[in-house]
Amino acid sequence: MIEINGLSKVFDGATVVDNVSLTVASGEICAVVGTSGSGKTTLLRMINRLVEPSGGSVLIDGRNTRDFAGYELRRQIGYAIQGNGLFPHRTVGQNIATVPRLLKWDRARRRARVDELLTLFQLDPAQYRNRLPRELSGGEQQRVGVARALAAGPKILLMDEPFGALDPIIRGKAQSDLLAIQRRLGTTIVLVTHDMNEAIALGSRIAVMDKGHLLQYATPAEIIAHPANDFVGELIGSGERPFRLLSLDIVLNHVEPGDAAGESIDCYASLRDAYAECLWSGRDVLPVTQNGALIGRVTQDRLSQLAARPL
Ligand SMILES: Nc1ncnc2c1ncn2[C@@H]1O[C@H](COP(=O)(O)OP(=O)(O)OP(=O)(O)O)[C@@H](O)[C@H]1O
Repeated sequence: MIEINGLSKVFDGATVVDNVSLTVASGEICAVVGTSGSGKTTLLRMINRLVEPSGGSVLIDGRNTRDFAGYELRRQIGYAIQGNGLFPHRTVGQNIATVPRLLKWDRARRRARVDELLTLFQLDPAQYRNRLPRELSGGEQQRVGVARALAAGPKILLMDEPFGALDPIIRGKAQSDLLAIQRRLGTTIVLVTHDMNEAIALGSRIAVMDKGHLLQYATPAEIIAHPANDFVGELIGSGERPFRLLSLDIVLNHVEPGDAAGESIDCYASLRDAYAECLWSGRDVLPVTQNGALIGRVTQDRLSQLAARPL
C-alpha cells in the first residue's frame, strides 16, 4: 500500500505539487491524469525519491520512505518511462537483469528471471535475450522496459507515460498485456498518462491533477458520472461520457434470455462495442455467445439505459 500524505514540491519558489494526499491499496492501479505541467511526473518521482519532497510524507506498507536510502528504495520500486530508457549497448538480457545484478543475484537466477520475464511478455527468450535494443521494434523495446522494471519482483511499479510513443494498436495490446501481468503478479501500480482512455482502461482509481492540486481521486465510474468540477468534466469530454461508461462493463453482465438474428457478439466484449455493433448493423438486438455457444441476447434499449447519467 502507498500512502501519500500532504506531499508538496517547490521548485525555485514555485509550488508544482501542492499538498497532495492519496492512498493506493495493494494490487490497485492508480492512473494520474492532468494537463501538461500539472505536476504528475513530479508526484510520481517523489514516491521513489528521484525527486525529494519539500513537504509531506510517503509511506510504503506503513514505512516512511525517508527511512530508506534513495538507492535502496529504487531497487524495491520498479520504474518504467516513455521511450523505455534501455541501455543501448547492453543486450536485452543484460538490460532486464540490471537490478537483479545490483542485488547480487547469482548468474543462474538472473538468467532464469530474464527468460521468465521475456516469456511473460511474449518475447521468445532464445530469439531476444542476446539482441541489442536497436534490433527491436518500438513496441518490443517498450515491453523490455517494463520487464526490466519488474525484474526484481517489486511490489510497486511506477510508470510515466510508458506507452506514450506507441501506435494505437500496439498501445492497446501493451495495455492489455500489462493488465494481465499486473493481475497475475498483484503489483501495485502508479501510472502517469495524458490519455483519458488509458486511465479509464487501466485505472482502478484515477487521480486528476491541475496546477499541482489533486482535484479528484475516484474510480473511473465515479469520475465519469460525477466529475468534481468543470475542469474534470472537460477532461472526461462531455460528448464521450455515455461511451466511456459503456466501456467499463461487459456484455456478459447484461445478457437476457431470447433469440436474435445476425452475427453474434462475444459475451466478454465491452458494452461500448455492443452498442457500436447495434448502430453499425442497424439492429436493436444482438445474439450473445460464450466460447462460441449461444447464451442469450443483449438489446440496444438496455445498452441505452446503461449509457445514461447514473442517478
Ligand atoms: N527539476 C525541476 N526544476 C525546476 N522546475 C521543474 C523541475 N521539474 C519539473 N519542474 C516544473 O514543475 C512543473 C510540473 O512538472 P511535471 O513534469 O511534474 O508536470 P507533468 O504534469 O508531468 O507534465 P507533462 O505532462 O508535460 O509531463 C512544471 O512547471 C515544470 O516545469
